[in-house]
Amino acid sequence: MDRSNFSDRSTPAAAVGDRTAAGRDASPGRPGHDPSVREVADLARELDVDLSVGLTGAEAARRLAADGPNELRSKPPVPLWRKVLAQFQDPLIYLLLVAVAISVVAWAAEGATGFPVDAVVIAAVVLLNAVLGFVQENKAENAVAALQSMTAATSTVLRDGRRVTVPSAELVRGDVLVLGEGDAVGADARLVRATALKIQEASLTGESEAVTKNPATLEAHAPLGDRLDMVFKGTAVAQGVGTALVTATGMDTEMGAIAEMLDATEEDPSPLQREIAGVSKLLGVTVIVIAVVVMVVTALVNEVSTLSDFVTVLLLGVSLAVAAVPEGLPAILSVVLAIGVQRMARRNAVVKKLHSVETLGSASVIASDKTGTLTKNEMTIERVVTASGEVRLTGVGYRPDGEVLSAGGPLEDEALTREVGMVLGGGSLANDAQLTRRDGEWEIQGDPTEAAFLVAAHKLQGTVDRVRTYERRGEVPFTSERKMMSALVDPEGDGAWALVTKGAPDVLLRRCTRQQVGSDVVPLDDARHARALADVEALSGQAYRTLGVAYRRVEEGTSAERLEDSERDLVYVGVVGIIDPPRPEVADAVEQAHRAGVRVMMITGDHPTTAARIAEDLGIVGAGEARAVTGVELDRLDGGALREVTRDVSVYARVAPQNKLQIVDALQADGHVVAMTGDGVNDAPALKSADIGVAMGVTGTEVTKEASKMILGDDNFATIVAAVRQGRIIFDNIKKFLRYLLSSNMGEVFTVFLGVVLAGVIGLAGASDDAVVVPLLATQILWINLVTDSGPALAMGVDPEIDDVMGRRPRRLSERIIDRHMWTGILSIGLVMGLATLATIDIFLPGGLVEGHDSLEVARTAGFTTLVVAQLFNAFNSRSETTSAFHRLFVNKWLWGAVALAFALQVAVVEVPFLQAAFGTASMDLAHWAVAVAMASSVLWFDELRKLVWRARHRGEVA
Ligand SMILES: Nc1ncnc2c1ncn2[C@@H]1O[C@H](COP(=O)(O)OP(=O)(O)OP(=O)(O)O)[C@@H](O)[C@H]1O
Repeated sequence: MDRSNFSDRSTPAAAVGDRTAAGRDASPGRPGHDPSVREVADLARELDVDLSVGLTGAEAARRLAADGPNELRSKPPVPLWRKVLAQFQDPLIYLLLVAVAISVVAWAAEGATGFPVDAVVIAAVVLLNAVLGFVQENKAENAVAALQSMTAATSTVLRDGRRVTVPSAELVRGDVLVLGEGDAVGADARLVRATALKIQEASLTGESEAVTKNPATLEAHAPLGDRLDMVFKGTAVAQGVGTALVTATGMDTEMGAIAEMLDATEEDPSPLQREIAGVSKLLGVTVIVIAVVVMVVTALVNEVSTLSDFVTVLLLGVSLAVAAVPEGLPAILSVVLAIGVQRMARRNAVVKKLHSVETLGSASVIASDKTGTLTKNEMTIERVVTASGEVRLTGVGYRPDGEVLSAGGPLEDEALTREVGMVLGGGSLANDAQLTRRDGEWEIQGDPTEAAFLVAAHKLQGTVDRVRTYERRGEVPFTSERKMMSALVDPEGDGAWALVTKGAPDVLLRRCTRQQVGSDVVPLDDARHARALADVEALSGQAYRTLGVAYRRVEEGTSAERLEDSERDLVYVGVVGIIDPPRPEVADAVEQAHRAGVRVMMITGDHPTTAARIAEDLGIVGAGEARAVTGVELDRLDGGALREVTRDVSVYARVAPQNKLQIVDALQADGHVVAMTGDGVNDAPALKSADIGVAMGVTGTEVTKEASKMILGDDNFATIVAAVRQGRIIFDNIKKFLRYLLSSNMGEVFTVFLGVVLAGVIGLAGASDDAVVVPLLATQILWINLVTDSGPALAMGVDPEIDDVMGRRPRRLSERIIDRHMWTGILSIGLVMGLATLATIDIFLPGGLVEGHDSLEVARTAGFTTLVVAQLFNAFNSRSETTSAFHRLFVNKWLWGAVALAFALQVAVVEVPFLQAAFGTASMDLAHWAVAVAMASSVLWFDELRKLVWRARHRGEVA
């Protein structure tokens, strides 16, 4: 290999013609560059790679830098300045700035005396608001990016002679891809080797059947679907293994050619986002209408005559609109979702899209695999039952120490010993697992069920040695549909070969016609058949996972092709009972789910009796109520009958992957929101179809991870339930800040509106020499918006659970987030806030209902303070619709921090001279502060009362 030669070229891309040639091989006129018609060796030479070693890490990095990441081009990132500018792109802000400009003009027209305080302060506040908004949006974006990197697809490649797993985005031309069942193909690549390799290409070609591939070079240019010596980015390995040489990455791939189409599919807003956008809009319009009314009424009541009066009214109205229109809601929503999602990720539940969180909280069914999710997947063979009797094996886990005991003590019976040896030996032959010892610890590679046979074989003397004399000549792999696997083996020095099969005993027995008894083979008559089935049932009834072993002799030299046809007329040897202990935390999680109105279903490939027994043990069904329906039974049902069945059966056994899809559809037709787990390639369609497809992070395939909405870092069922709970908590927190922001905004609206309408009653009218007397100044309103809104709202986003979220039924997806009850709360609290503020002003002003004797500035400052502090009290109200604010009052330090900060800022704006000048405030003495705080607290008492009444009315009801 001549590397120096390669490095002289301008870019690695030059290796296969020009940059686009490899990917655009279909283009007429360039058939010479189509890698499917070229010899692998040629391509390897051009791409300068040794197929048995792969690229070096350094070379791969160089090519990556030159060619760019292996990604389908998405839109270019938005530059920073645009993001900042976007914060100002709001008609209300334009309006405000226009109003400010007018006020500057007015100030100039009147001789430019003094300082245009309002103009400067408002501009500063708008700027600060924009900065806050920008920071929030950035935070949300970063969180999403972090999530994406967490769930990024990976590929296995040869680099420096070793297999390594790399993010698929880092694949480069010349990489040698190692493909296995369930892998997502990361780039377009020319096959080098393939064994029984089937690729699911539906995403690219629309062909739903998986295509069998082989590396034989095509003779002529062929359409995409017929290029059998190529694999393509975006497809998946349905079966088999292979290696392939990457010839195109990123936009040069066939997927890249249709990427313009993909580019167009932007993510739709979720129902929640849509609803919140709707609420924002509705409120926006309402507030603007009110602001206009306020302006008109103020102008009429006060008989506006001068330009400066006009400016005051204009600024008031526009500021009110800016402050009270909840335009920041979507950004806060994203931040809150993002924070929630990060928290879930830390607890092993990685949600791929922010808004899946909403769906999670609404899940009404969790349909879970059994093995590895509900159970530990630590398989140990404890029993072997054959024609001549039964043995027990001692020892736990993968350490191959233990004894084989028969009922009376040590195993002595010759026939039984022979049969047990054949079961364990046969199971070790039809086997792809490995048992190794490293640093004194025993480890397994491969399927734990298979490893259990290797471990058990060590426990029966002589078995392992005998197995070693066999050589593998072919195999029929295990699939969840077949539920069995076979190996074609050649015993040393024996004339004939054997096909050894292990699999689900009920399935296997259907293919057996004979039985091993000692060293004889006898016909498997009805009685023997029934007996064997009864043995299996007995083991299953004790929660054992069962696996049968059978074999048959075949001619020496039998072809490994079409071996499946030989899996008949088998000699049944016996069955093993494997314990797979339940995960200890699952029973609790099931109980929690039930309390939360979430049904738990077990969907397993295992035996019905085993499944039913474990479902009972875990509390998925009540004791003695277990009824398992099998995949075969499901296949016979039509849509209506299927729905009937899924309504009351929670245990499904011997299911094939397509049954999972049936079950999801039936449940969804019944209005359920379904979370479903899966690990194998064939589970992908069901995962996609479920509302929340859950992939296994440890044992799951790349394909299921891609098809899912959530990935479990620990494969644990309890993590799903924890995620549902988190989803509900996040949803509650969203309601909290909505309640908070909307009722606070309402408070501002009511204050200004009623203040203007009731100016005479309160004593505002005529309280100063100015023609126009408003309850709050424009700058004060903007200050409230700045100081009280974001901080507490964000702190509520991380609020711990206040209401018992798992004590209520799942929320229907069609339910509105802000229902009537919540609207009533928002409006009534807003009203109380407004009245308290105006009452405070009234108390201190001369000429109102309650006689006071302060200046307008002081009275207004007291009212302003009341409104701010009322909003801070309201922050605690908003944490629940029904639970007292005093419940778990101190658990959220962020909220207290935000409230304390806001209060400190309010003290500053009232007492610090230059802020007084800027915001038109005046110092208050302690009595004023006390009155303001006391008046403000009315929102707390009012809401406590409201909640009390609600609780009294709804006592004993399930939420
Ligand atoms: N490696 C294997 N070789 C032969 N038969 C197997 C093997 N693994 C499992 N089986 C048999 O096939 C059945 C179905 O297995 P499958 O992997 O589909 O489901 P499972 O692991 O039992 O449960 P789950 O679907 O909950 O993960 C098992 O009950 C077992 O009898």
